[in-house]
Amino acid sequence: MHSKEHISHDEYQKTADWLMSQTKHRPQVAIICGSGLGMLADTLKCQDSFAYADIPGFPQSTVQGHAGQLVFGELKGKTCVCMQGRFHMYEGHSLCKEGVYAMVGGPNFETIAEARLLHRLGVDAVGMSTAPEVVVATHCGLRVFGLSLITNKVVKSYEDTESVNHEGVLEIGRLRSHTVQQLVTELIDRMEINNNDNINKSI
Ligand SMILES: O=P(O)(O)O[C@H]1O[C@H](CO)[C@@H](O)[C@H]1O
Ligand SMILES: Nc1nc2[nH]cnc2c(=O)[nH]1
Repeated sequence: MHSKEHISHDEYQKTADWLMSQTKHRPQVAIICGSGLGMLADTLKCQDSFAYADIPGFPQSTVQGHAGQLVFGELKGKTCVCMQGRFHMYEGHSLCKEGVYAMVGGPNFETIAEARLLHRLGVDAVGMSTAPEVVVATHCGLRVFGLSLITNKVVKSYEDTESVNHEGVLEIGRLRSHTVQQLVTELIDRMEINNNDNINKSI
């Protein structure tokens, strides 16, 4: 099992070859489901699911609420693969060294001082992921659409009685699951695979 060490191209290839030998699906769309959004995989038809633990050379999910499964299937006539669970720097995974991004490392939420600093820097939303994934995907030449569900208000005042916790984040994911499923379903329906001009026009 790989989680933190450098993974060679050959090792990636072995993992890909194994997966391709286990499913007939050949995905045109890949979706990374963060906390509370694993239910997006439920929208796929004709599913083939693989626990990360059973996939040779695949890292393991350690974040609570991440199922740790790769789910292949069809959505609106397009072949998709959903990652139910992703990987973070705070789990010990390294970051692609190229690119410019802004994120917090986690797993703790911002302190009030950090939240104020981020606000003053012009940050509108904070997360612990997404930026590294986009950096790597862009490095690989993939076109990326990032979608974040805003689950909570960042606490910026010592007088504020609200606080943020992971359970609350997951709960908002559950409450918004139908809307997010509809949004992504519509998005994929409108997506013109292999026609980048049309993607820009129709979304
Ligand atoms: O990256 P995802 O899984 O969306 O989860 C995010 O939400 C959690 C905070 O509740 C953190 O684990 C952060 O990384
Ligand atoms: N850093 C950070 N990540 C989150 N993920 C969900 N909510 C938050 C938040 O308030 N801060």
